Amino acid sequence: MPIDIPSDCYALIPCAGVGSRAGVDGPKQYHPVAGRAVVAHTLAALGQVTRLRAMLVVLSADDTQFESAVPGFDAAWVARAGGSTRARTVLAGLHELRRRGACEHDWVLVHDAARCLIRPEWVDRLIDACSGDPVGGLLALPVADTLKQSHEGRVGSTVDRTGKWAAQTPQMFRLGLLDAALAAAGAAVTDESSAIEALGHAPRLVRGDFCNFKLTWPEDFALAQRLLHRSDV
Ligand SMILES: Nc1ccn([C@@H]2O[C@H](COP(=O)(O)OP(=O)(O)OP(=O)(O)O)[C@@H](O)[C@H]2O)c(=O)n1
Ligand SMILES: C[C@](O)(CO)[C@H](O)COP(=O)(O)O
Repeated sequence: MPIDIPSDCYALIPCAGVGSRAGVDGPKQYHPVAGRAVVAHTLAALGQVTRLRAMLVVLSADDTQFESAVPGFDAAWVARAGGSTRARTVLAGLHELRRRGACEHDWVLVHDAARCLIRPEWVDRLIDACSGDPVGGLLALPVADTLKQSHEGRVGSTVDRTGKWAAQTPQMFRLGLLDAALAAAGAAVTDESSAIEALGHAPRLVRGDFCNFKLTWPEDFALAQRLLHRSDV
């Protein structure tokens, strides 16, 4: 794919999970944090990225909460096409983007609804780093802690952390390549980069931020609340 073709950037937000690890009532993306639903914070931040042509939110077919959680969001950019895994939701979202006019060479920035502390400047950093790249890339952070492999509740071994990064989102790839990669990878891959890697490509690692964590566990909501109430973090 020539890299000098003018391309639009789209955001695709998988928002069809159930939040089984979060310990809150209902899907975690609708849990209130600092005055509004998790996904409302996510979309408000992404909405400030001027280089995004549009944001497509992918919900589960039986979602009843999005409209009240994010009042005023353009219904034309909501797709009730979520799948049983994140990968399936994203793959369905790519087809929905095509139906709305996106082209094979356009960039798609996939961002978890549950990463509600994303900031526009981090997304801009990713776009700056990847828009001239032949593959694309992702926000990620070098692992700072010593890594342990568990075995029956005890330490089985210590894993060499040299060169290891923790993947975040957004993850930015061209629509055509990402579609082919996810279709080939199947439902089990946990991020877009894994699917692209499986095709033999090496996505670019772009430094993310510690605060761009994914709300996953019960205690994450209180931390997000504190951070969202502060403007200087
Ligand atoms: N079938 C799925 C599963 C996940 N997601 C979305 O993918 C993002 C990251 O996934 P994760 O944190 O794993 O969310 P859940 O699957 O909801 O959580 P859990 O694994 O704890 O059930 C979330 O925004 C979630 O809504 C999705 O759109 N479709
Ligand atoms: C995409 C992701 O957020 C990158 O860290 C992560 O892989 C999602 O994983 P999960 O299994 O859906 O929690």
